[in-house]
Amino acid sequence: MRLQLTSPSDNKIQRTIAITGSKSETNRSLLLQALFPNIKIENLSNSDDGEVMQKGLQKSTGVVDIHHAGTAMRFLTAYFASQEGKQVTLTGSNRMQERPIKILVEALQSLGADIQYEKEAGYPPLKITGKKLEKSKVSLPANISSQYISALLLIAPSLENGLELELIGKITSVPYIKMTLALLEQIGVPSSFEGNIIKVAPKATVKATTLVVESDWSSASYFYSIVALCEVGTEIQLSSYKQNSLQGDSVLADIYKDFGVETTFANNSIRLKKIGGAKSDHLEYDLSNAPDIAQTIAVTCLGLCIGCHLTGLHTLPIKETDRLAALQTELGKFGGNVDIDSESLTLTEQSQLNSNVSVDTYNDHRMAMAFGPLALKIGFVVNDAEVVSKSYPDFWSDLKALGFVVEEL
Ligand SMILES: O=C(O)C1=C[C@@H](OP(=O)(O)O)[C@@H](O)[C@H](O)C1
Ligand SMILES: C=C(OP(=O)(O)O)C(=O)O
Repeated sequence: MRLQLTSPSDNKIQRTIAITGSKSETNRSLLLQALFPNIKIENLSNSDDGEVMQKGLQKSTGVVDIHHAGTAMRFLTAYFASQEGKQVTLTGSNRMQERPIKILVEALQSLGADIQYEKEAGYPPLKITGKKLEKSKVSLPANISSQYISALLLIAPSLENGLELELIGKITSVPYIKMTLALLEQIGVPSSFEGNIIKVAPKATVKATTLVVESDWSSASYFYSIVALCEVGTEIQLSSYKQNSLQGDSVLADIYKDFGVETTFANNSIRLKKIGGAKSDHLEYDLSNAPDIAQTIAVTCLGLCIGCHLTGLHTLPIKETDRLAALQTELGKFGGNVDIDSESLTLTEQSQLNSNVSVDTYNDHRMAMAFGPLALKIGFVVNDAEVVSKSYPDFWSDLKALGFVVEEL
């Protein structure tokens, strides 16, 4: 699906949008519910990633295909490896078969798991024969993806002796690890995270608990970008959000102050209001704790014709696409002058945006959604716009509700 995007006729938007549940909280909660069926979940994400996780958890044999969902791939690897009597081949999209999983597989194998590579060593698809995992201590590198760590922590309470992890190297995407531990705490599983050691206690049963999934903060980022690109006075209200979020991307409320966007928390919602301009024409952020908002911030800066230097982006090359390379190409089409290295991106301040651009999305929902707000500044075409369903299926209809003109070509 190719979409032509054009700015709303009124550049001073006033509107409320309900964003679906966080895919990260959803996929953790679903796994915990599979281990402890007395858990209930509210405000589940309606995303593809949530759906493939739900379907995957219902299977005991055969092929489980999780498409593009990194969390489902990593969390289900740990889940099936620890489930006696289940045997599956866990696979995903072509891109998923290029996303590394060796660190997690080796950690599980050292706990006693039976996992074999069906194609290339270190990558999905995996043939997993579930077993009772007898060991309870493992060391693993923590600088590639926090999802490997969360996957182990999620099954930890179901292991006979719980789990002790030793994390090697600089720990990346830390808030996602803390989210996992916070959800364990909500169902009454004690844990500790001190230095590079995480311990989780075993639990045969947990108390009946309802996990209420907060709406997705990464999805909220696109509305922060919209407000930043609109006139002073623009206001968008988003539900359902809370001030004490488990999601690290809630750092948006601080970061977008620099773009003149004020956040107010009230009645289970956030209100974003444009109150001024950007504080500088060159902004710098370390996003090692919030990698998923890098694309949003880069496009906001492009739209405002200001520069930025984003660091801590070492995980971007192994996400849905190589996001550093994809950003360089697509920002470049609008005239953005972008330098990248293995962990950072620098966009130079510019004077105007090129027209007649078609944005390619590389099977990456965030490439489509991050560029969406730019229509406020210049019309353009988005290719393969349906990719948004990975985390936020209603994205384009919500943009329409704000007055954006979204036409299928
Ligand atoms: O645990 C999670 O829910 C996630 C962790 C992050 O991945 P990395 O730890 O690989 O950076 C993030 O990018 C992803 O969208 C979701
Ligand atoms: C990196 C992402 O997802 P995942 O790793 O779960 O596929 C994302 O949603 O930006």
